Amino acid sequence: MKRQTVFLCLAALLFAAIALAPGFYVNLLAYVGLYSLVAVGLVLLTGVAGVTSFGQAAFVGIAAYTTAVMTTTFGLSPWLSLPACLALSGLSAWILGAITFRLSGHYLALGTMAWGLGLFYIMGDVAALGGHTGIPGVPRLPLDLLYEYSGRWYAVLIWAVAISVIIAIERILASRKGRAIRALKSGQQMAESFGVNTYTLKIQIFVFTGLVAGLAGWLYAHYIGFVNPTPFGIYASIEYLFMAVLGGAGYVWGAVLGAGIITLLRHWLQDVLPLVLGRSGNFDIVVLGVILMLVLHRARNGIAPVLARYVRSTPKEPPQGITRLMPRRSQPDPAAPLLELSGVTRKFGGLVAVNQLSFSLKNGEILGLIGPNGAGKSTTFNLVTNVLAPTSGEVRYAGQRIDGTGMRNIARLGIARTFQHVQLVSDRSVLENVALGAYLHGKRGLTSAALRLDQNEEAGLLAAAAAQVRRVGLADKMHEAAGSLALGQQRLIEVARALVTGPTLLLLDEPAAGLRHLEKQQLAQLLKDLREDGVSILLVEHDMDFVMNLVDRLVVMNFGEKLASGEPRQIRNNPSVIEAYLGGEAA
Ligand SMILES: Nc1ncnc2c1ncn2[C@@H]1O[C@H](COP(=O)(O)OP(=O)(O)OP(=O)(O)O)[C@@H](O)[C@H]1O
Repeated sequence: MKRQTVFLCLAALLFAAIALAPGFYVNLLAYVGLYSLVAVGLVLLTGVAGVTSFGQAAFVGIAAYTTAVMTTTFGLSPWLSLPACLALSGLSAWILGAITFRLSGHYLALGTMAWGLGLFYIMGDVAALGGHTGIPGVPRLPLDLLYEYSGRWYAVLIWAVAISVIIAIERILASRKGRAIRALKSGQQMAESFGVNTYTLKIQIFVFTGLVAGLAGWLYAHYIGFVNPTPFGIYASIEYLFMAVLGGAGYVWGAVLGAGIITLLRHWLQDVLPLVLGRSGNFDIVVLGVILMLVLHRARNGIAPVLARYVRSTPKEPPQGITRLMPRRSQPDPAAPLLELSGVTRKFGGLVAVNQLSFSLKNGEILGLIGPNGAGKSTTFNLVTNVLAPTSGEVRYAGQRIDGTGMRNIARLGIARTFQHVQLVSDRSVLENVALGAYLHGKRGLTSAALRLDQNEEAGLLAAAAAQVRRVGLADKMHEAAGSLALGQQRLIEVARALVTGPTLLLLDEPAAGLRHLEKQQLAQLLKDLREDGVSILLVEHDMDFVMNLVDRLVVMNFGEKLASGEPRQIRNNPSVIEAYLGGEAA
């Protein structure tokens, strides 16, 4: 079935159920809508961007308490308290994000956990907030203006908000920013090298999900009519994560699925378990945990991807005709070297990986960097791409010193790279992966994407990406998941992604590894064509046939030092190179 048809049928069913079902079920549906709202934020944050948050319920609590205090203590209208709720939840997410995103790995998750716990105890211990009893008498939203009051209107409102947020998140994920968000999980280094400020982007999405949770908190307080700390504690945060993971942490609609299954199952278990076990207790939590483990054992990515197989979504063909995103960069002085390393040394503790290395790359040439394993090639590559800073020495690009200026700066200057270990978002299409390379050519942000104001820009970025996909010979794979392609083809995706940046200098780390003979020939031809187009290329490569027939000059490294440099013919006959590296291959 087509995606839109499925969506419209389910939405019609949902609103019909809200209109006609008995009050108890409408109430359950309202809860599912509220939980979906928080869980979908976690899908974006944890499932897609890979940032685990155990503090999401705390944002719900901040908004719920804010509106409770403003409407009960100060007698303000709930509509007036809404901006304050959003401001407070957004601001706290920003502060927490600014602190915790400097951390990495489990420290980040622990940071959000500490935040969730801290806020829970503050809510419970501050007398003005009603302690553990909470604040009663929170007014209902004045929805009776529309129709004689009924909980059904609340359920409609909650679902209208939830569906709007879900659609907004879907749009964001299909945009330039969305591609950058997806890249966060696969490799921050990769995202940075295409100009993405990963720190700021993580804060942006954390604030966005904090706002969404705040919206849920405001709706919750006025739906229930009172607030107390229990629904905003760490357990609730874990349950939201459960929902996102069970539904399918990378799937936006999975949040609804997860929220629905867990809410309904928990209610059913709370009714049934005391009868079966003959005693009451929190056994539903134990059973839910076991169910989650069993489901994830069978379907690691949650339930949504299993169901998605039955839903057909036809990818939109990118427009044709646009192949270049911006006028060609001003060409650097052709007489001066484009890239120059002078006396570069990089030490790792006591180990000198690169020692006093000097070489230059001329404009419009293909320069190969070769040497035995451990010679220091990758370290040199990382020094040029600013992944590493030199211990001493200088790296200059077009006369400008670039070492230590950060990976994003490299992208801005027109240097693009591929990776030794392919770094792609494997479950996204070839086209989407390549389009990440166009990140710096767009300007539109999260709000534009959510409101679909970015469509012109998007068409340009996707068309340019599609042109590069065709250029590297992957036109027939345009809409296939990048991870489903052979390694050689994945390397070509990386080349296309680098090309869409419109580079002046292309840095390729073992581009021929994993390619079959014919593919290597095609790649060599492509690189020669690029050279004709004025693109300079530095490549690290082990495949000597490939290198010798392609490059203009070679730099040979051994034990971190430059052993020799010159044209392929000279290098082939250089006795020290033959001894150290080429061996039989020179013959
Ligand atoms: N992050 C690091 N920490 C410590 N030592 C490192 C690090 N990166 C590289 N080295 C060491 O520096 C030396 C040069 O490694 P490098 O990866 O640059 O060599 P290479 O020529 O690229 O080798 P290969 O062809 O096997 O990729 C090696 O001895 C390696 O163990």
